[in-house]
Amino acid sequence: MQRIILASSNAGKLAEFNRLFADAGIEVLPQSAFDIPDAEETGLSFVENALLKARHASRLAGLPALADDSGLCVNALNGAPGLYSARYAGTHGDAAANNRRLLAELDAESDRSAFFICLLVLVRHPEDPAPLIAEGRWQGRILNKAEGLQGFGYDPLFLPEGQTCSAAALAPEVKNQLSHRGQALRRLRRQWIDDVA
Ligand SMILES: O=c1nc[nH]c2c1ncn2[C@H]1C[C@H](O)[C@@H](COP(=O)(O)OP(=O)(O)OP(=O)(O)O)O1
Ligand SMILES: [Mg+2]
Repeated sequence: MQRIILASSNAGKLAEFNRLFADAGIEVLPQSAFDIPDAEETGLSFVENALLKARHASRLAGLPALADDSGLCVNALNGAPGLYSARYAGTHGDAAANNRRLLAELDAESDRSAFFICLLVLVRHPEDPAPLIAEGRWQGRILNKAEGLQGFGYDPLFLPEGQTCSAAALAPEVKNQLSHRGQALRRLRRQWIDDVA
């Protein structure tokens, strides 16, 4: 069975990937299994950060690595929190504080349209000159208050287009069917299959 490193320390992403990879015949190991510390996310775009994370994990584990760089882009905020979604309120990974800041920034704003974006990068080795790259976007709007207990990050404030409840109120398999991450992974897997065929 093929083994790859999942170059992420985000428990919410790891849970979604485990479900998405359940039928793939690929063993997906979190970078924590190799004590790999977080890469510095110094890029100016999601794809640059995903590449940095993938190369870093592949170098330290000696295995192919898949990285996810993702975030929430709010149109009325010129795309913020964007690249800084994980640390919008200052502390990396404090979802409650990030959600509070988002609500405060959008106070009295009528345009609440937004999208989640996910960039996936797969490197077969640390210097891979031809990584596989896939993107997914999920359109929606920002609610006035948090709703739902599933998911992670900004899910309680995100009302996906065509849905009647927040992303955090969707069953995990439904979120994976619709989400930026689910879309990107399905695209990546098609490239991957073409690549080895
Ligand atoms: O489906 C999602 N549902 C809700 N929020 C989400 C989602 N997808 C990304 N987000 C937000 C929160 C997350 O913290 C940030 C990603 O930042 P990002 O740097 O890619 O991930 P991270 O630092 O949490 O983990 P890591 O870099 O180890 O993969 O965007
Ligand atoms: Mg990160």
